[in-house]
Amino acid sequence: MATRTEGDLNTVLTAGGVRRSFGATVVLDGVDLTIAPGEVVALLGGSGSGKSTLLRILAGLDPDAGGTVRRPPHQAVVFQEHRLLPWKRVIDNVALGLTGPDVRSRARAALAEVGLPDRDTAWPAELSGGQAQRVAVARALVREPELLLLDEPFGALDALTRLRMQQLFIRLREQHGFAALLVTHDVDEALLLADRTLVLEGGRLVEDAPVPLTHPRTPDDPGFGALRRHLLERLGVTA
Ligand SMILES: Nc1ncnc2c1ncn2[C@@H]1O[C@H](COP(=O)(O)OP(=O)(O)OP(=O)(O)O)[C@@H](O)[C@H]1O
Repeated sequence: MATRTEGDLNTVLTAGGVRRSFGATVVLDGVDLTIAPGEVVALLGGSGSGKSTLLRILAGLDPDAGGTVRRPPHQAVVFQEHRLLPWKRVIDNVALGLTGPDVRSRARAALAEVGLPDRDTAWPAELSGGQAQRVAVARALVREPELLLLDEPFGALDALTRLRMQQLFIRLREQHGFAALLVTHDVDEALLLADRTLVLEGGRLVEDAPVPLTHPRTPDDPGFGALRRHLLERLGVTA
């Protein structure tokens, strides 16, 4: 796979002809995708449609894929599991791999931003699932990414924690202006958070639709229901 990292004024990520097979099974069959600076794009698709495979390729984690990806100099990935190192304190997890004299103060600031100003010396095992996921977001944020790649980041959380994390995401996005690709199986989450929704099916993107709703959004907003019905139909779920 050809990958390049460089700045571009119009797109923060450009992928062309992305292909991936596992044995005889073609999972991605020529996916083209661009994301504009600051744009939040939700990637929907049925189970096994290749969403995580595509995200891993866009993140540069799959050297065996075909096609081209041009990604920004600074990007970060958040997975469904927090993936914190259990033998490192929270602050050292956030600062992992960073260098410079102000790394720890930057890590502390990121923890404060995700609502955990006092947990820097805690061990990951001492955190709730929601707190651990906040630390994972702080670890991404401290890298000042132009692009966040999020794979079902709130999927393992209870409904209330999930709502809080969605609100946190909206606030952080307003403050930092990062672009994001959000893999989710939750149509409402896509419509609450994203500027644009994509649907992956049969190895290709079969839907690319803007979400013309102003923030703050709720599922009761006019237009929300029609968009939800449209996407559910696209996903093969009819009410
Ligand atoms: N390393 C691998 N080896 C073999 N097959 C794989 C591998 N990774 C993914 N697959 C297959 O590729 C297909 C797409 O998987 P992927 O995890 O990308 O789907 P997904 O849309 O993210 O699914 P879900 O919503 O259930 O998480 C599945 O059929 C899966 O079994």
